[in-house]
Amino acid sequence: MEALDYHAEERRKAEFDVEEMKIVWAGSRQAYEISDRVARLVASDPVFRKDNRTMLSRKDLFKDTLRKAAHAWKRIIELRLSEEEASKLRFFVDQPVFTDLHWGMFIPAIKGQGNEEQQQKWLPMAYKMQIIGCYAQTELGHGSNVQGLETTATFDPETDEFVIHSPTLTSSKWWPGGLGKVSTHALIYARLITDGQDHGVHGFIVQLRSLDDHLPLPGITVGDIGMKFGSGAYNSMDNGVLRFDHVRILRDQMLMGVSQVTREGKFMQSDVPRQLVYGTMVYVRQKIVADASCALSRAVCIATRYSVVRRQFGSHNGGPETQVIDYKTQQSRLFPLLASAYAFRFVGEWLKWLYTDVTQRLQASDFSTLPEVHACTAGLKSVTTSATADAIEECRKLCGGHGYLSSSGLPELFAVYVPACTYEGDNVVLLLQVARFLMKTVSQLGSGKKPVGTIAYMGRSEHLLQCRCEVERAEDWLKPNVILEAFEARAARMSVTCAKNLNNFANQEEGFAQLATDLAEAAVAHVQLIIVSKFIEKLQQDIPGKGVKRQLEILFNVYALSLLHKHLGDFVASGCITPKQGALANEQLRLLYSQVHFDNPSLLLYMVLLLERLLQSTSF
Ligand SMILES: CCCCC/C=C\C/C=C\C/C=C\CCC(=O)SCCNC(=O)CCNC(=O)[C@H](O)C(C)(C)COP(=O)(O)OP(=O)(O)OC[C@H]1O[C@@H](n2cnc3c(N)ncnc32)[C@H](O)[C@@H]1OP(=O)(O)O
Ligand SMILES: Cc1cc2nc3c(=O)[nH]c(=O)nc-3n(C[C@H](O)[C@H](O)[C@H](O)COP(=O)(O)OP(=O)(O)OC[C@H]3O[C@@H](n4cnc5c(N)ncnc54)[C@H](O)[C@@H]3O)c2cc1C
Repeated sequence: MEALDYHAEERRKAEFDVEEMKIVWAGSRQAYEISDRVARLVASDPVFRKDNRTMLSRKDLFKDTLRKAAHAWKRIIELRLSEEEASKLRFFVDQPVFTDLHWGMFIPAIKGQGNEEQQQKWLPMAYKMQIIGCYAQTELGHGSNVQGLETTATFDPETDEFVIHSPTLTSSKWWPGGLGKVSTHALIYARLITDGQDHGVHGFIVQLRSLDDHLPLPGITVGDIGMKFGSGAYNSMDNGVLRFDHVRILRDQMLMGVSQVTREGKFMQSDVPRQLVYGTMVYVRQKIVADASCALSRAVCIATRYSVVRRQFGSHNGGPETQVIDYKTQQSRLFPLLASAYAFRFVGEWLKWLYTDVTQRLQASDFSTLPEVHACTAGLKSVTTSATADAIEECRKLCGGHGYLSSSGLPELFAVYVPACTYEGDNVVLLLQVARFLMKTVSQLGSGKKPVGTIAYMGRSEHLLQCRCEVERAEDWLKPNVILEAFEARAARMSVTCAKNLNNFANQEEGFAQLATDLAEAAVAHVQLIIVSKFIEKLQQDIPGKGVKRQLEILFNVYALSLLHKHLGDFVASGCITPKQGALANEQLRLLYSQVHFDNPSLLLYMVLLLERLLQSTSF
């Protein structure tokens, strides 16, 4: 019987409530219904086809992208889609395009850093797309180091204007999406200078092109930076270059929500942390985490379906060859990726809550959770995008030669996805930000300041630095509290060890430079603990649907134990677990995989069907 026919048979028996799992994946019934409705809308509209994307020239690809963006906008208006539905539709169009930055950064920056008047002036035009904006922060010479940006915004009290200028070649704005051809305006991050004094980097709204003929305005040199990685991929986006030759803008075009310049040219830093200027990046980083789970689930869906259907070797007396999903090596490479998709989904849900919470706190001038939000968004963006990029490549390999075909979907998915490890903050640079947060927390232990939130475990570091993992049998590793304590102990010990070693250096900066690699690894341990703990919290919630919670528990154990296996060196070297306990964790992992491989072949397909159906519930 063909595997697919088998599936038909097994589907009828499936205990597992797929519809409920789809709702778990979507986050709510309403979210699922919106996603499902919009996904069908896009899939049924021939204008949104994307099967030809990799065959088009750059120019035709860009025209095709503009056509899709215009059609998407037309459908949003015609169908009176809500902001959530419109965002979903743009997401399902699934092609990097200028609107990602207009809606994803330009508008959020004005909302987050503009004052009331500026929001009232600019947002209505932006919402109606009467102006199209981009986020122009990165320069040819500086991307990670925002404080190193060179573009200047010099206040002229004579005319009540700022003069925007690109003083050097390296000050050319470089990379902003939507800049090369489409944007009429840009949010420019530049050094604010008043009366000869440099006040650091602030945001300015600058018009780049005429709203009549779309030509660059006087003093503006702008264009596209050319082909990027892959054929289709990000080449649908007009990432651009921009230079200013003493371009004058009105004073009220400086975003004044965080700091102000008076008519007299006096710089006023309101009593908010200067880092609020970075707020848009924090916002996008939290969105990128949820996006990682989507990209990862798509790759794993392709690789699972291939693994279930592909047969290779193992034929006995003329019978069918073995399904490659039966091979332990295929399972040990594939199943952790499926589990990661769910792990990233749930931590992304929590991160969205954390971001919403800090936004409400900021409105009440409560900045207490800002450092943790920065550390969480930076760390989770770094860890989930690195893991997802690696996973998409692994899924390509899991599909043998066919994975390298464009028609598999994997090459394009990889080429579009991998810049997520760089944009919105290079992943290593962001890990070092997390490390800075960890070292600051460790330095305050014993000061009476109790660590809270995702770093609360550091308050139990005395216990965590000496506890012994209570594992004597493989099945002991199925206890969430045992897993949680092992991950807490590893993270605490790695951070405390770094903090102690920093003391061996003349100063913190030198120590940080010398120990950067250890610090980045300690940051990864902390972030992976957050992901594990949020998965556990998800399992503690009421999860309806027959068999759904059971499947999620299996996925949690696969996720946590495969991570422990991958980082066994950390766990053993820091003394959290013994080599024997590490071996028991591996044994339990094999048992979890082998749950798919009961003697009864129909149960094998049943469990594979579950995985496939889990994936189907991740079709968006
Ligand atoms: C399809 C849907 C996908 C979802 C995405 C949706 C839309 C977008 C679509 C796609 C994205 C496409 C393109 C992306 C666009 C971009 O790439 S925009 C540019 C992104 N650039 C960056 O991310 C730059 C990274 N660099 C930085 O953020 C900063 O330079 C730095 C590394 C943080 C250092 O800053 P600096 O001012 O030097 O600070 P320092 O390290 O000295 O730290 C001082 C203290 O400030 C704290 N801090 C730093 N940043 C923040 C922050 N963001 N929030 C709060 N606090 C912050 C830091 O922790 C220090 O605190 P201490 O208490 O003093 O330790
Ligand atoms: C597809 C794409 C779209 C983009 N869209 C936009 C956009 O719309 N708007 C915008 O403003 N920008 C955009 N960017 C730019 C992006 O934000 C930057 O490229 C990113 O912030 C990284 O900065 P960088 O290029 O300067 O890399 P660098 O910081 O130069 O990184 C290069 C290497 O140096 C290492 N490194 C740097 N600093 C340190 C340090 N202190 N310690 C240890 N290692 C370090 C990094 O880890 C990395 O390995 C985009 C980039 C891409 C690829």
